[in-house]
Amino acid sequence: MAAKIPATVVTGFLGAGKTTLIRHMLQNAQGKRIALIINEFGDLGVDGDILKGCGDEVCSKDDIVELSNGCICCTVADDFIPTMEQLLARDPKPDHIVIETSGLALPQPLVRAFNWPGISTKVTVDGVVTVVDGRAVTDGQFAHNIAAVDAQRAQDENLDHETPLSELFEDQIACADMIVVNKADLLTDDEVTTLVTKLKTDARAGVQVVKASMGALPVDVLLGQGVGSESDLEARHEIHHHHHHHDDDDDHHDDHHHEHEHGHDEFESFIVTRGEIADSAAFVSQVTDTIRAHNILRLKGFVAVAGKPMRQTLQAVGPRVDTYFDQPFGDAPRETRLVVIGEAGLDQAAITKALTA
Ligand SMILES: Nc1nc2c(ncn2[C@@H]2O[C@H](COP(=O)(O)OP(=O)(O)OP(=O)(O)O)[C@@H](O)[C@H]2O)c(=O)[nH]1
Repeated sequence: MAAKIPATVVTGFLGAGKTTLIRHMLQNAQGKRIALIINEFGDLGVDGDILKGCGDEVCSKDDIVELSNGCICCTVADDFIPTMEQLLARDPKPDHIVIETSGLALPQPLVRAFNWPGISTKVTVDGVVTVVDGRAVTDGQFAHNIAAVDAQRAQDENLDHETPLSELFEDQIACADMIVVNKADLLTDDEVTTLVTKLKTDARAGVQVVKASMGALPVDVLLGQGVGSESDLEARHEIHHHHHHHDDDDDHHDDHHHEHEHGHDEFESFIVTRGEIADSAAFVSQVTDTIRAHNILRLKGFVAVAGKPMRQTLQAVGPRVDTYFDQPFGDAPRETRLVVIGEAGLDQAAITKALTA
């Protein structure tokens, strides 16, 4: 029997640097045939476009599959399994499969899918790599809000103690075989040391914690861990429990219940479009001001700048905005399209107005 194909799961919160890390990996793959499955929260398909637009042979369109019908951990049976089956039927077979989950995905349900009949005999999880935004974590973005929780507890002993952000973060850490403290360039040496020590305590025993800037790690460090993560799922505890009620009386509640337990309904995304931007620098400060004025976690997309044949990629994570020109528009319409992601309750009308003013 042929050896199982290794699959690496890359997870981590919105904007942690998953796409950047994968891009570096593909550019340094040294002839390894890597097939990539990408899942995103928000409809725009920015990550796939960024990778396909990178212009390198290694980021060949044929090897990138986008799953955009919802979050990968909710659509495992409908989307992920058939996609895997297609990849596994290819000739030649990929040497390695890399799966980028959306920033809001729980890795556990995805890893569990590798135990499915038909999949489990052909492919194994080489390792789960959790990418962490070192700056955001150090700034306390994922910390439990202790003051707020204490205030609530004074009123109701049974209230949930976790925020959606902290729960997601803990699930992604608990499932990791390797943790990448990314954005080390935005941290002091002391901050890196403190965070690495803390994450080693939070993670399962023996999990490697490495630091990186722009996800630049040797391919051999990321791939070839050989863990077989699907066979020790019990050790990777989940805070977001997926209760499946088999009780008939409960069946009609299941969909809603699942959504709620899952936590995606605590986040939302929408798209803002506008025409060309006259002044790129002025638009960046407009975006920065909008992010500051609203509770926006992530904003990304493409900008049409007047007089420039290239489209400009715009990426914002929290308060930081990056832009660069990536490729000519070609036949694509010269318009600006941005996806905005935040916790549920975003003032979509006000944000759209601020970004299109
Ligand atoms: N300063 C700095 N910026 C980084 C680093 N890694 C990534 N970034 C920037 O952070 C932004 C988000 O990076 P991505 O790689 O798109 O993050 P992601 O995790 O794929 O994002 P989602 O798919 O939206 O969850 C981009 O503007 C990157 O250029 C890093 O190590 N240092």
